[in-house]
Amino acid sequence: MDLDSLFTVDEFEAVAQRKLDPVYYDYIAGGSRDEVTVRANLDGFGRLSLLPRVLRGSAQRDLAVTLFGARSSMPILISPTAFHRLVCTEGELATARAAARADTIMIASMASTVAVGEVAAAARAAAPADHEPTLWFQLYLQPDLDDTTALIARATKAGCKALVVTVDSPVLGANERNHRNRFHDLPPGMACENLRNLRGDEPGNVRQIAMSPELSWDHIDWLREHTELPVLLKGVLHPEDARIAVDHGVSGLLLSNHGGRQLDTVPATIDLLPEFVEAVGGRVPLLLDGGVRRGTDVVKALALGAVAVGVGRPIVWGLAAGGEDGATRVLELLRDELDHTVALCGARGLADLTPDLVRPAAGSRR
Ligand SMILES: Cc1cc2nc3c(=O)[nH]c(=O)nc-3n(C[C@H](O)[C@H](O)[C@H](O)COP(=O)(O)O)c2cc1C
Ligand SMILES: O=C(O)C(=O)c1ccccc1
Repeated sequence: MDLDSLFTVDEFEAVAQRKLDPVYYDYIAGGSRDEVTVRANLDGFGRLSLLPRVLRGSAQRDLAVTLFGARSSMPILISPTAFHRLVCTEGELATARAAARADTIMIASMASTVAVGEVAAAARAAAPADHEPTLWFQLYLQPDLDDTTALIARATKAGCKALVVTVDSPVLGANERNHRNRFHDLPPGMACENLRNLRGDEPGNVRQIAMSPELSWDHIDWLREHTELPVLLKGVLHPEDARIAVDHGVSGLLLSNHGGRQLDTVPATIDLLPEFVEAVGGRVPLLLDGGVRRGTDVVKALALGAVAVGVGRPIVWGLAAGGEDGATRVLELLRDELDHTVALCGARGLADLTPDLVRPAAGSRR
């Protein structure tokens, strides 16, 4: 595959779809039930327009952000996605190398098919000599707190710099494509390596990941007492819960609807962002994911108050199309689009991206 002939995230998706087993493509592309929210995330960006300023730009546009003490060369992070070995042999090792090469932050999924310690080592080996790559760990709090403790220990030992706790999954979302395809488990030879031998001789089975409807704010308090790492919550959608989260001392929020894979018919994250910004009132950094496919999407999210965005599926399409190089190319495409959009908006950098640049629009992007 000549990766240089691909110019958009959507083209990467098309190549990935051609290459992948349709069962795996459906698992990745799909969302829950009618996939209303999957589409809403894309349409939400399409329904916003950008209103540029003129005659105030700069030839030097710094796109870097610092998050919890770690610098990322751009405000585009890798959202946690499971099972990278389904789409490329090296799996999460390739993703980690791509993140390190692009100098951005990878949020490693608890459901990765390579153990977090190995993912971290791959990132360190691929990073430029003077640079320490940043890895965060996505956690599903386990109702068995000994399991959670063991997972935190693994992530901390690997050098992860934050815990991103996914709170939108009291039960697993229903991707009906998976039901139709009878895709319920990893193929032989692949496992959820972070779960392997966690406390005994567990095989690293997907079903070891407990989704629990009984988790509560007490568990967040417990977690904060059991780690020194910043704790972010991923998947808070109600602004009232955002306020409660801040009151419970979380360090940040990742406004996410899980790419439309949990409760269907929830709003697009970009549509919720203004209310979230108001609820949080600058007390903690707000990140956003869901439907980011273009530099203009990134600019809209930042202008409306996010400090950074995450991309989920685009990275998996990059991996499927071309492994480490494919994921790197996706990150570089998004970086170039972001820089280009910032310039066209008459902005000197991210601080110039203010809410007045975003207006409602008729029509959609696709
Ligand atoms: C294939 C796939 C696997 C995912 N696995 C996880 C996961 O293990 N943990 C998690 O918190 N979110 C997971 N997500 C959700 C992503 O972190 C992210 O919220 C979502 O993909 C963002 O939307 P986007 O794909 O439109 O960029 C997954 C998403 C996809 C597409
Ligand atoms: O597929 C997902 O969206 C996801 O979050 C997940 C959760 C557990 C195991 C694998 C994936």
